[in-house]
Amino acid sequence: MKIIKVKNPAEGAQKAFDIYQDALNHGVKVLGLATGATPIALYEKLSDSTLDFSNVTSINLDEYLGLDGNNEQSYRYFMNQHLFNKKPFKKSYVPNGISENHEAMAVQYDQIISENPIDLQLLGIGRNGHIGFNEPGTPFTSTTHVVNLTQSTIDANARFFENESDVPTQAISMGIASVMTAKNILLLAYGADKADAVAATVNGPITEQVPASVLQNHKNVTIIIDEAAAMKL
Ligand SMILES: O=P(O)(O)OC[C@H]1O[C@](O)(CO)[C@@H](O)[C@@H]1O
Repeated sequence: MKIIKVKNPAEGAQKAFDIYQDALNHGVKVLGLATGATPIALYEKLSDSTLDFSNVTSINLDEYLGLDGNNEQSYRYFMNQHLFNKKPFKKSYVPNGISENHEAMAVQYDQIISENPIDLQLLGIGRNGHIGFNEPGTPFTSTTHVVNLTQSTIDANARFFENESDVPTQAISMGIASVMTAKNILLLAYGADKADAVAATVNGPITEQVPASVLQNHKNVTIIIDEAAAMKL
């Protein structure tokens, strides 16, 4: 794991931007993308840049079940707002939150991933060490699947909703094995509330109780963290 410590999220976004600029200069074809507050500053930089994503395919990590792409709280909407509306991709895949058959859609999504091998996977991390919506206890062998969100995740994400009862309790998420197929992984984490998860990810035992700890088994992981998120390393 390559760890890049930065002073603050703004510096982190610049370091991450440089990685994407380099990836595009080297002909990256498929980007795995993430949502949440952490990548917003990076997406702003990418959106305001001259970088061209029109030959790039994107595959997003996760989507809330029950929300269609026009719902302002859906991750499809989030991606459109923060990146795709300004930077069109050749094709952008986000799990379908309102499919007729979620299990069948999950199998289809894994097919998309196998047909479009991810060159660079962006990750945030949950306070409980989740990646995507893979909560503690998710098998490392998991592929794209329906997940039940923990109260910790519902509480953390409630800030984006009118009231907590509006927060979906289920999501569809690339599994941990799906994420690990990526050739390169870039994890961003900022703030003191991520310090425990970062320490467990980097130095802790590799355990399904901390989903992100699986990254210790991946040979090309870069972690960008600010001083607050790094304070327990
Ligand atoms: O960047 P945030 O908002 O702290 O979210 C952290 C993680 O939680 C999720 O939003 C899922 O709850 C992930 O997609 C994200 O990586």
